[in-house]
Amino acid sequence: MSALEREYPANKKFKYQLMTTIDHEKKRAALEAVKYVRSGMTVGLGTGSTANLMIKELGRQVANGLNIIGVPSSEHTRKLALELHIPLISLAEAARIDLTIDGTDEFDPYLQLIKGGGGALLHEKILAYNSDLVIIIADSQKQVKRLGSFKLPIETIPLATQKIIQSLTQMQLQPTLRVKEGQNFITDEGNYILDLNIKHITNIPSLNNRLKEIPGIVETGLFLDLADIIIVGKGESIRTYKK
Ligand SMILES: O=C[C@H](O)[C@H](O)[C@H](O)COP(=O)(O)O
Repeated sequence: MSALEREYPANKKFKYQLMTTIDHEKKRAALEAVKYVRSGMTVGLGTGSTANLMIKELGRQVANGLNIIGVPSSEHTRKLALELHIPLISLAEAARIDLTIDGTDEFDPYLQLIKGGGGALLHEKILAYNSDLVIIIADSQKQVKRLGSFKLPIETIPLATQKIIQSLTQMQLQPTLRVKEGQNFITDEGNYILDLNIKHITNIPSLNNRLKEIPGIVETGLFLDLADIIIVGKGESIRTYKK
């Protein structure tokens, strides 16, 4: 639930208007990002509702002759891109990735991100790290002064997850095992997701390093030096932030 939804829980009309505004903002950002795509490019395809809008626009352009190869960041994205007849190769097959376009759960003024709300953070991070250019698309609700209102997702190996929960509880990070439809959420790599409360953390890079030192944590949703450009839909306009 967003801060605005918490603030106006009873006002359904307001919530509806907020949703349509947010959806439009996502679409504006997605269409703007697609302008960076050129024929001949290998394009990393992010995951999530904002990335879906970008993939749909790419599908439309591919049908009109755009010649690209997509590299999907999740099974969900792979299926959507296939439906739209976007030619695909896997992460393993991609020799180089010209550009990746992906969504985010939060971003701060330093272009640092929290990602993984949809559980795709591991493949998304590998894609972003290996891309010449990373463009993040977002609605205005994702912009924060300081990361941490959104719980930080981390991907963990099932075997180690209980031990990891003990360590993270000692670190006061209140880990919650992500559950979907009554079952543990399983990532595309067969792992679990823990969501951490990092609201009180001031040194985010140091937290990231500490988390990566714990055996069994495969990856964190902190994308600290990976975004080159962030395109945000803001009402009727668009803001672009560059590194
Ligand atoms: O694992 C999911 C991804 O990191 C998404 O890009 C992120 O959760 C943003 O998703 P949405 O565009 O649906 O808000």
